[in-house]
Amino acid sequence: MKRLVLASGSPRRKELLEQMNLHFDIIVSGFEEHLSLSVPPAELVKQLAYGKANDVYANQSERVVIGADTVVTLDRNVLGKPESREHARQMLRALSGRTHIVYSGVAILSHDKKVEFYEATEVTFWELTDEEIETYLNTGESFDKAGGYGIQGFGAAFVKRIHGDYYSVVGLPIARTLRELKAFGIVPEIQH
Ligand SMILES: Cc1cn([C@H]2C[C@H](O)[C@@H](COP(=O)(O)OP(=O)(O)OP(=O)(O)O)O2)c(=O)[nH]c1=O
Repeated sequence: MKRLVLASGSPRRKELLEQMNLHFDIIVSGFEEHLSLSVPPAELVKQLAYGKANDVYANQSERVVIGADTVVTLDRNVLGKPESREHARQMLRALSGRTHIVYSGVAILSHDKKVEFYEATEVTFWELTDEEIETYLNTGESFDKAGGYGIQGFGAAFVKRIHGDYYSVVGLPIARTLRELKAFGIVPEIQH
């Protein structure tokens, strides 16, 4: 079986692949992400996922390389990771009481194949008080996460409803990823 490389520094993506008993190495890409507004979010996350995977693939062309990217959209705005506490505060205020969409794009590359896909998940937040937002900001959880929250952490307290793949919100739509990896000859080792 070919070796798999995860082109991501995200601890969540690592944990999800480990949860499925996949063996892989991690090489974090040096690809610079720019959140372009002229590209629809579904295309944007695929392009960024491809950029990350391709950057690592350049040195690892005998491997199967996987890259991913996650953004949040609210109305026509694309939210990446907050750059400051104030930026995170603004994001959470904007998300309060509303439904947003989390897009996760995935790109998988090998010497003879390239697959790109995305998943879109609707997340509805309860109304958040200023106090709740400040308490949340104090946890420090906002800062490395698109939209400024983590559904898998304290951010779970904000979520009223979700429609779509939970794991895609966390950063990697794992079920679809496993299905696509099969075509690359990558399958989890199931222990008996
Ligand atoms: C909305 C949401 C996002 N996130 C995370 C997933 C992604 O890791 C992050 C978005 O940033 P990304 O740029 O997609 O990924 P990353 O910088 O963490 O890692 P890399 O570029 O090396 O692959 O936000 C959560 O963990 N929980 C959530 O609820």
